[in-house]
Amino acid sequence: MTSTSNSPKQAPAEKTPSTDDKPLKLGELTLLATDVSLDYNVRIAHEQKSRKLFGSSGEKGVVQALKGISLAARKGEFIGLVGRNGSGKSTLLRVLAGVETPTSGEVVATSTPQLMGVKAALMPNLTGVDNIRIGLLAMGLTPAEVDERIPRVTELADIGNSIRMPMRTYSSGMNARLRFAISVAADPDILMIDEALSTGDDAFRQRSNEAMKQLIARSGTGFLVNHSAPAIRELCTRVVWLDKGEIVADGETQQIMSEYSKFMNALRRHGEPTALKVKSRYNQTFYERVQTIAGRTKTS
Ligand SMILES: Nc1ncnc2c1ncn2[C@@H]1O[C@H](COP(=O)(O)OP(=O)(O)OP(=O)(O)O)[C@@H](O)[C@H]1O
Repeated sequence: MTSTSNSPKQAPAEKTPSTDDKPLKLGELTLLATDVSLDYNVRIAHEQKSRKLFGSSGEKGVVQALKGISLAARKGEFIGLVGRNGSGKSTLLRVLAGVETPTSGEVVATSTPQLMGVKAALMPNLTGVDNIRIGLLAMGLTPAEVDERIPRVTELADIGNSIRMPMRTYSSGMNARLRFAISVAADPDILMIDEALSTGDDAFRQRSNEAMKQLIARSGTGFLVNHSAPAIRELCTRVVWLDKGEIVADGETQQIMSEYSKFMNALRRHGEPTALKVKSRYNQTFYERVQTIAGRTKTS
C-alpha cells in the first residue's frame, strides 16, 4: 500500500462496536463492602481434668469470623449467602446490615438495610397487631401508611386469631412469620433475611417467596442466608459461597450452587481434606469474581 505526502489525512476508520465493547448493563450500586474483617475475642476454657468440666479460667483467643470480604450489591439482585456451619454467613449479614461493626474494612450503602427481625422492635406482651403497628412505625412509616399496610402484613403472616394475642404466646415459627411479614411490608430498599423462610408450611413459603420476588421486581436488593438449597436456587439471582470467613466463589446461582453441593458432598462422604481439594478447584481470585459478575450481566 502506498501513500503520498500531499494526500489528505484520512480520518481513522470508525471502529464497529463489537458485542465485547457494548456497555455493561449493571444495576445501580446499593451496597459496597471493602476488605471487611471481623475478629471475636474469646476465652478458651481449660478442661478441669478432675471433674471433666470446663472452668471459667482460660486462655484468650481470637476467632476470625470474617477475613477480608469485598463485595458489591446492585439494584435488582437477590444474593444468597451459602457455606457450611460457622463459615461466617450470619456474621457477614450483620456487618452488612450495620448491626455489627467490623474490626477493619468498610461497608457503605445507599439506604439503611433492613435485617429481618433485628430492627423491628417487637414486644412480647403486646398483641401481634400492636407489634405490626410499632414495628412499621419504627421503620419510618407514617401512621396513615401503617393503617393501610396492616391488612397486608396480617395476610402474609397468616397466623389466624393469634394476631390478636400477646406475642409471648407465639411459637418460634409464628414469631418468625410475623417478623418476616413486618419487614417486607416496610418496602425496604435493602432487605436481609437470615433463615426465616425455612419456617412455615408450603403456603407460607409460597407467599413469602412471592413477596421477595416483588421486592426484586421493584429494584430492591435482597440478601438471604438459608440452608435450603432449593430456596436459594429459586429466589437468588446470585450466590456468594463463604468458607472459614472468606469468599470461595461469587457468581451465577445455579453454577455456584452446583460447585457448593459438590464440596458439601465431599465433606460429608470423605471428610475435610478431600472437600478442601474440591474447594481449591473453585477458589476464585477477587479479579475473577469481578469478571464473573460483570460478564453475567453483559448485554448480548
Ligand atoms: N459472638 C461471637 N463470639 C465469638 N465467636 C463468634 C460469635 N458469633 C459467631 N462466632 C464465630 O464466628 C464464626 C462465624 O459464625 P457465623 O454464625 O457467622 O457462621 P454461619 O455461617 O452463620 O454458621 P451457621 O450456618 O452455623 O449458622 C464461627 O466460628 C462462630 O463460632
